[in-house]
Amino acid sequence: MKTLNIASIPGDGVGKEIMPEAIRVLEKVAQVHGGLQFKFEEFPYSCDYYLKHGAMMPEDGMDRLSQFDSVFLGAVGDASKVPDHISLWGLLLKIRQEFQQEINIRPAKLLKGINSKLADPKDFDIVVVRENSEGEYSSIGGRIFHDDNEIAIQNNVFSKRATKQAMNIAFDLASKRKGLVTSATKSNGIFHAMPFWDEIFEEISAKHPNIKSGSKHIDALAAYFITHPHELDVVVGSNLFGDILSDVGAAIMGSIGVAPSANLNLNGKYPSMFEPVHGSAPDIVGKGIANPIGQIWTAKMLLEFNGEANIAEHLLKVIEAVTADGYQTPDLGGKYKMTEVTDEIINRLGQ
Ligand SMILES: NC(=O)c1ccc[n+]([C@@H]2O[C@H](COP(=O)([O-])OP(=O)(O)OC[C@H]3O[C@@H](n4cnc5c(N)ncnc54)[C@H](O)[C@@H]3O)[C@@H](O)[C@H]2O)c1
Ligand SMILES: O=C(O)C[C@@H](O)C(=O)O
Ligand SMILES: [K+]
Ligand SMILES: [Mn+2]
Repeated sequence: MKTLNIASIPGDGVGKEIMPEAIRVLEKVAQVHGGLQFKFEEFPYSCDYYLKHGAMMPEDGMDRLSQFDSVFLGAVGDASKVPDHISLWGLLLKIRQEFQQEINIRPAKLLKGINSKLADPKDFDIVVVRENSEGEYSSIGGRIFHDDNEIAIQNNVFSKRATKQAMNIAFDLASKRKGLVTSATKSNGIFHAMPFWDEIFEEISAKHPNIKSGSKHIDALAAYFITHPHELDVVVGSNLFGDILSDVGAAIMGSIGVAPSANLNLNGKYPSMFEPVHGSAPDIVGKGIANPIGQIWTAKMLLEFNGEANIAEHLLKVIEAVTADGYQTPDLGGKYKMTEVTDEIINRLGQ
């Protein structure tokens, strides 16, 4: 029997609602598999934890999480309790950076039966490879002076190593898919970092003559996600550009409530972390209508990266059969509750 030890962090808002749903699904997956079991330990790290303890996690929090095969996270953030930059840097971004989860993989494709927000979405299937450890997400900088004289300085950090790594992963992925990599740039406006990014992209492109590649400025590329998503394959972007593009990708998937993501540690020193693209959705908390599919599709990615590709594919097929038959939450225009969608997935896993 193979055991996967998973640290679950439901976090805030709808994270607390969808996490139990995904765990119910994973328990069923294990039962169907026969040779797999999960041991979950839940960690209460969240904005409520912050209000009690003055920090998003305890001093030994990272040490404890490091003992697990993977971290499974819901969503972090509740601006009514803790400012967003404090909650994100104290938990989500802390884990991404300290566990060296330098790559974030964010698929965007349309599941059967779901209406895209596009009138004619065709059959798009995109993977955003987001550099996940540096770029615009840097704590280097500061603020000086007061009142109208106040100045904020925020430094971007782009290393050749991490940039190359994200691009190499994008090319590897494209070689197993449609063979196209598109780079998100903004070298017309961002004077230092983006020409640097483009030079590295050209260098890596030259090493992959069998893969088609091209660059688009982030503004035009965001529009291209809307107008020509079926012409994209793998898209590689910096931390901020990848963040924005993955929300556009989620919108054309029908709702951010379905979009999954994997924060990957590549050197094996720390666990990877799996969490949906969306946040804590404060506007729908407590209504029982959060879409559980983002968290459940994320569970599919957790299985895949823990060596269980077959059952992972099976789970995605079951999710898609359920959406195809119209079991959808209100964000997708459906009338079903969160638990009803999950129940349907669990029923069909058992068949
Ligand atoms: N990775 C993360 O944990 C993460 C991601 C994004 C935002 N956040 C945080 O979440 C909080 C809210 O951020 P936001 O409003 O910008 O983004 P959000 O993703 O929480 O919500 C955006 C919109 O999408 C809807 N939505 C999100 N998840 C849904 C689901 N599962 N089912 C149905 N609808 C869903 C919400 O109702 C809302 O209308 C903030 O504190 C922010 O910092 C965290
Ligand atoms: O990375 C972020 O900025 C947090 C959230 O928006 C996300 O996409 O995970
Ligand atoms: K999330
Ligand atoms: Mn985001």
